[in-house]
Amino acid sequence: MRDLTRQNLAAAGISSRPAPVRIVHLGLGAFHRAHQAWYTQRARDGWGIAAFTGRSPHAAETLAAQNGLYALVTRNADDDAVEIVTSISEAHDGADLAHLRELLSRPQVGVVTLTITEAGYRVDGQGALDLSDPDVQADIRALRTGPPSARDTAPRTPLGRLLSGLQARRTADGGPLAVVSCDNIPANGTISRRALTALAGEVDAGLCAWVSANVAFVSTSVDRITPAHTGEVPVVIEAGWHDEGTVVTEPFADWVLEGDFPAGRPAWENAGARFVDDICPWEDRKLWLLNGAHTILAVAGPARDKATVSDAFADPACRDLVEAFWAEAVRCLPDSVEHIDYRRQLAERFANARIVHRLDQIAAETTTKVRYRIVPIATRLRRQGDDAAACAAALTTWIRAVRVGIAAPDRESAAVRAAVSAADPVSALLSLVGADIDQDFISRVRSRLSATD
Ligand SMILES: NC(=O)c1ccc[n+]([C@@H]2O[C@H](COP(=O)([O-])OP(=O)(O)OC[C@H]3O[C@@H](n4cnc5c(N)ncnc54)[C@H](O)[C@@H]3O)[C@@H](O)[C@H]2O)c1
Ligand SMILES: O=P(O)(O)OC[C@@H](O)[C@@H](O)[C@H](O)[C@H](O)CO
Repeated sequence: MRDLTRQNLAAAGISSRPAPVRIVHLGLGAFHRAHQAWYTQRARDGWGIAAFTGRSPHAAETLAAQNGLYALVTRNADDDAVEIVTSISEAHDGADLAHLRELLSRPQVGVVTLTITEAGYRVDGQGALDLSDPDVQADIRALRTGPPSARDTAPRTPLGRLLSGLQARRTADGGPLAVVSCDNIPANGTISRRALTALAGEVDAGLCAWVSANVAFVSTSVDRITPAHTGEVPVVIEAGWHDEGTVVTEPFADWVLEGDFPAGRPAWENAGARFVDDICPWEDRKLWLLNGAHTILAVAGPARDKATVSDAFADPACRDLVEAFWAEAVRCLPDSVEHIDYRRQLAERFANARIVHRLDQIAAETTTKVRYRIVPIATRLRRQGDDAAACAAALTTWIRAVRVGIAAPDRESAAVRAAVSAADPVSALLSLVGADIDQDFISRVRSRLSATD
């Protein structure tokens, strides 16, 4: 078996020269490797990626030892296909700020992509930079003192590190670039712009003006189910490769982008990406139908002893909740957005038992997810005079799961605990996730809970 290196790849007759770095990526997780790196590889127009980890150097060390290479296993319901992805030219520890600054100073680097998780943006419930966050405060102090001289005084949040790189680009006159958020948050480009310009404003007015004039923020809807995965995959071994960085993903992939790229971009459309003038309907379709359904399965599944998406989706009670929610959610989408095929594909994707997607992975930060993925459907339908019964059923299931205790990290757990102990827990919990929820809807949820308790 051969180690996965560019030298061994060339010996196997596969083009292996690393493309020059023109993209910097923050958050070298499984999803980046299954999505943006795969699209960049398929664009085939010479854009190389320098990818930085977030919290630990582990993925960078693994990939650097393999010259950025890894195997991507595309797993459908019957079999696996393996391909070697070569578009990551360099992999680095996110703490290597000197290298990040050097890369971002280069005019030929024109795109920064982000998969830093929702928590990585350090924004509050209104989507504004959380200035009370101690890490944000520490980054502001570090950024105000100029170029970092030591690792322990350097910025640590992803946006703090990015801003340090942009300070260097401004000094080097590196020109404009695009920041492309690829995280599952509504209006991810707007959130990035607000948070980064607010951070820059805390550091220096000149830097803030430079960011506003030179950084284009692109909003995207990203879609490819890629669960966390560890261990060897037989199909990679059969292909003759020893790989420590294999990522397993599904066949489906989608990427919709809105925004400008002032320093150019790869021809991602060659790989199927779509560039649109208005991302909102596409983002709503994906966040509501896919991620909303995942959140419903994550709260409904455990009570029925289901541990994965496919197990829960095979359970008629869980599936009914999801199907009913889909039927309500699509009524809130504009006619211009296709949803019949998307739902049919979603049902197939969720049923793919060879993709082992654990519900406890999806359950993290459930409170925020319920707020953005389920409540907006309920409030829109209620305004139209609809009873929003499926949303009420989903929220009832969430409340039941919260009372038992969801075993996953949640930044809002203290507020959830306080609401559970309130005199009227149903009203308190629903108010926590939706300020606009009406009293009649709250009563309906209350009745559902008492009917099933
Ligand atoms: N996995 C998927 O199926 C999928 C699909 C669509 C979108 N996404 C988006 O991509 C994100 C990353 O998913 P993943 O599967 O690659 O996760 P992952 O855990 O494999 O990797 C996440 C990366 O972000 C970094 N990171 C995580 N939290 C951070 C924080 N608070 N601050 C700084 N860096 C942080 C990690 O160090 C790691 O490099 C998700 O949160 C989601 O928004 C994932
Ligand atoms: O933590 P979340 O809920 O934002 O994401 C967990 C999964 O639902 C998500 O990663 C999906 O697999 C992905 O969004 C598919 O495109």
